Amino acid sequence: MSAADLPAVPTAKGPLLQARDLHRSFGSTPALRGAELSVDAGEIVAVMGPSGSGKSTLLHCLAGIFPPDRGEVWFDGGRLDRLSESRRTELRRTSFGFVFQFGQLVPELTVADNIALPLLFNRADRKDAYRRADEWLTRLELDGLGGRRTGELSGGQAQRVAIARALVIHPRVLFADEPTGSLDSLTGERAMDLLTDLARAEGTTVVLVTHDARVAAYADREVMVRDGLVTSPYPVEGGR
Ligand SMILES: Nc1ncnc2c1ncn2[C@@H]1O[C@H](COP(=O)(O)OP(=O)(O)OP(=O)(O)O)[C@@H](O)[C@H]1O
Repeated sequence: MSAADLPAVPTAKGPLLQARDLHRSFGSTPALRGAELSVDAGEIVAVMGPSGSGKSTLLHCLAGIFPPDRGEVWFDGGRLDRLSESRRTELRRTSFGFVFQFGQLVPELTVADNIALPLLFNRADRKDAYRRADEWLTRLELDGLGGRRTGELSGGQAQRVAIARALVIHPRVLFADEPTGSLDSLTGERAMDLLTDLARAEGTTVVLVTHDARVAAYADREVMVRDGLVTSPYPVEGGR
């Protein structure tokens, strides 16, 4: 099994992305203890839960950033967790987009360079990469900022550049970990509006980790992680 063996088109049936009985520890600290999650193509799923419950670890396993100690990760009908590190890197570069809370842009480069970078890594033609970067600048309401260094941007502008950079390759899945965590609520709402509108327009599947119920409300579905387990689609009063 390799990234090249994974089908290029969405499977007609079944989830696009699935975690089965995932276990992962850091030293003696268990972060995941049998987590299960299924995400359909085109779905926007919010992963919620208390601090330290295992949300980011789940996202990292699903995205192939590191493999689980035990359990299976399925992507588009293939075992992602069985791929070599270099194949997982290739899959992330070509099929996944990432938006994190901090530090994802290259400060020495311009806004346009940052957005074009994933395309250039995927060996796109340079002129075409910058033309597409320009289109995404417009879609993220960043017109005229292409020549700026990212350090000169506001937090909200920088986060929109990060969203453009994640979406420019037309990823199958966008992984977002506390994407509005460093923004004030109004700026965060605008970023989430744009992220979810564009993901829906592109048919991109989104896995969104957040503490914030207002951010989770942008998703089609919410799941709750507690003590390394996905406990329920919704917290049930007095139950489970
Ligand atoms: N790289 C690491 N090294 C050591 N322990 C880690 C590491 N990453 C996560 N952990 C531990 O694993 C557990 C789950 O962490 P994780 O970051 O997945 O939780 P989280 O729900 O995303 O938390 P938060 O909402 O605070 O970001 C925690 O006890 C955490 O301290």
